[in-house]
Amino acid sequence: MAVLVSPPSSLSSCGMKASPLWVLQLNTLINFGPITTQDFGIYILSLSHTYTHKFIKTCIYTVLISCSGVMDEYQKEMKQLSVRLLRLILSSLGLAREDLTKWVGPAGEFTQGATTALQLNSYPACPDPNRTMGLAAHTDTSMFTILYQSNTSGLQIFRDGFGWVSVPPLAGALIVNVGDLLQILSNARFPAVLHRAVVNRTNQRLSIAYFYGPSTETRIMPLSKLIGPGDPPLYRSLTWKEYIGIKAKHLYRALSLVRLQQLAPMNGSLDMNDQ
Ligand SMILES: O=C(O)CCC(=O)C(=O)O
Ligand SMILES: [Fe+2]
Repeated sequence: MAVLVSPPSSLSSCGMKASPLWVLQLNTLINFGPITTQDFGIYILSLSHTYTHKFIKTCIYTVLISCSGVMDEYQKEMKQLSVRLLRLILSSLGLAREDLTKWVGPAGEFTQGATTALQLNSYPACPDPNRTMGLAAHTDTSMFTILYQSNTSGLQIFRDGFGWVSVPPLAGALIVNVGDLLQILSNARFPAVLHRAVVNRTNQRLSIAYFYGPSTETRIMPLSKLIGPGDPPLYRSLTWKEYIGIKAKHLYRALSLVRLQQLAPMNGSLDMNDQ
């Protein structure tokens, strides 16, 4: 499990450095305990240091920290929640109990070799938010992402006919973003949500994204239950690893590159992927 502290591309026009506060926050979140070899995990913390809006310098810090503590607890909870969500989503798509095994694991536990990542985002306050962007518009590659946001708003999703709509933090609530993989499996019935994060004028904002995906060798394609004479598959079959590679290389175009049929634009994400 990798923990990534992502560099918000944000600080740009503010001429500020990434706040060391985040590292402090991380310390308190993670609850550093005595490090034992059996508990070791490698966590990559990357912080973006931006000095002017023309010059971005990113520093990658690699630190070893104990896996014990709050972060471990959080990941365990997210795993359990992911399995429950997956069951509900796939059942709603008509998958029978036995067909769930590939995705949820034989005993309903977490899929063997699932690819998961926890990403910690920090968006420092910016006195001139219109001149910068916290996180550029994108869809997540994952099956879905479970997102926690601190009590400062910043997340926006794109809705056809409305444009960018804010998703304000709600105490005690988590947000589930549909990712590219679920769009493929559901044959576009669950479209990946196009989203971005904007920065706040006065408050730093934190968010924690938990990305769920199956094991890298898993073959992904629209679920056969959803395919019929009037419902041709919209995406070709490929491994999850292949798709991750395509996304890394082609970003917004990835979904359209694995698409078999031309889709009428349904939402912002499809428009975006057509770019
Ligand atoms: O900070 C947010 O609200 C969004 C984070 C996000 O979209 C991501 O980490 O992929
Ligand atoms: Fe995202």
